[in-house]
Amino acid sequence: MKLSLAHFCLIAFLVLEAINSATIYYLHQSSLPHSKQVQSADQSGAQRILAPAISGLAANMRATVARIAQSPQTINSLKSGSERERLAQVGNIHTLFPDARIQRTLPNGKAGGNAFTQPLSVVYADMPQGSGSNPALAIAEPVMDMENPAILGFVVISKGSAELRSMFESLQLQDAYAELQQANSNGPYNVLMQRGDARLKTSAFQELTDLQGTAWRLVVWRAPAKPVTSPVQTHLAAWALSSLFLALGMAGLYLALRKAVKNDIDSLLLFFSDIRHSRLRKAYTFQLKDFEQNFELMYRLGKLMLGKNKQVNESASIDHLSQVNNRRSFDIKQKELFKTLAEGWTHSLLIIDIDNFKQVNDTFGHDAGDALIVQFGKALKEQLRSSDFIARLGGDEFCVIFPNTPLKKAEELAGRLRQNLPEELELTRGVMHQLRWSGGLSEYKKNDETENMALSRADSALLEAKRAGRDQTRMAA
Ligand SMILES: Nc1nc2c(ncn2[C@@H]2O[C@H](COP(=O)(O)OP(=O)(O)OP(=O)(O)O)[C@@H](O)[C@H]2O)c(=O)[nH]1
Repeated sequence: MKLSLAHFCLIAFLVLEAINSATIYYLHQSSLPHSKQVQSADQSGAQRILAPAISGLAANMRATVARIAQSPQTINSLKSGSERERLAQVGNIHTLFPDARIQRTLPNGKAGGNAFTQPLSVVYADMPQGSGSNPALAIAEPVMDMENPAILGFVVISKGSAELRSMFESLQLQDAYAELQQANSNGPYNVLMQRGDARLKTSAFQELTDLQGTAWRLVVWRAPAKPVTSPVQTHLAAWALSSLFLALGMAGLYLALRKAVKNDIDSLLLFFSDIRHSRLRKAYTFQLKDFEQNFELMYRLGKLMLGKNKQVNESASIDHLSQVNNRRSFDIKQKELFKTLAEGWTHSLLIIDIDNFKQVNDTFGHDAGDALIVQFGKALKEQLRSSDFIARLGGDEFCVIFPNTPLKKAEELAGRLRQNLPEELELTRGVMHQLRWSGGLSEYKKNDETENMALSRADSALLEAKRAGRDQTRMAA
């Protein structure tokens, strides 16, 4: 599958976004169980700590009060009504409970005075009621006459409020309101103690716990669990923000990459275009290091290739002896110029033949003839403009094309050439040759059928020059 840069960046963004979303979801989830744990620990605190403590206290008190109520001394002291026995029993109880305050009561009567002001009281009395502001945990046990079954009176132990209050105050309550209540036979529950924010009573969830062995119960109102909105909002905001940064970052990366890649691809295309046109610039700009490093090798190869190419082209177009253009490149040049005639351009040509060349060969040898060709080519290049096209057509015959030059002007140039070419050339060391040449001039015509017709006319003019005694230039008619 082929991917564009935009597709690649989009896929990378989606993958990163998925990782980002999963991470934030994980963080969100891991924050939820913690708050639940705290909540359940709070809910069980009242029952776990206070209920067993008060129930255990009541059980101990009940065992003690039963022991006192069933002792023969207690029964006898109530049955006889003797002051002596009652005082003896008071002494016994004082031994057991040094802090006890003993109060005389009628067998079925009310206790006189306040029996519950001390931390521990033992009274012969009815079941006492605690007061709202100063409650006491009271346990009563009847004193029975076993011989003549009847209730002789009651033994009551009450625990003062200070110890209960400190137990109640030690309750761990968070976001809750608690009441210690006492059952009331003729109405609603009395509130003995209370803690926390009473406003929760109207809106909160209520937990009831009966305290075993007592007429009390513990009621806790708890605020409903807070909806977990703030973590969700925080995490949503974090997700949106991180996604936005991710998208912006990826868009920036895409634009920067696209700019760099486009620049480097343009440079590569420019390089290949230059190679096609057989030229190279000094430098090509690259932004990506990867491109630049690999391009260095390509650039060196391109330079080498163009150098070789130039050599091959030159060797294919240059005459190996005279070092001017050969016949093949002359034909190409002619064709090229011939096409431009239709556009109104004018070109002329001069055909040159060295006079009596054969004699040189015959007199001084073929190498001397070659040397004359070499020297003559060199002299032509020195005397003509670089825009003039010089070629050797074969043997001792050369041709000069004057581009953008009408015949009249070419005649003037040919005359100047005749004047400026050296009088003599050195064939071999010490052997000088008097240079003479004949020339034929003509102009390319746009109504010529082929590009060679101008050459043919120049050839005829050359022949005329030869016939007229050589060492002169003739113009085609
Ligand atoms: N040394 C040498 N001779 C060549 C070369 N090519 C052709 N020739 C000889 O050049 C001579 C050409 O002579 P022509 O141009 O026909 O005769 P010419 O002596 O110059 O007489 P005119 O042209 O009438 O003045 C021939 O003898 C060819 O063999 C070459 O590459 N090197």
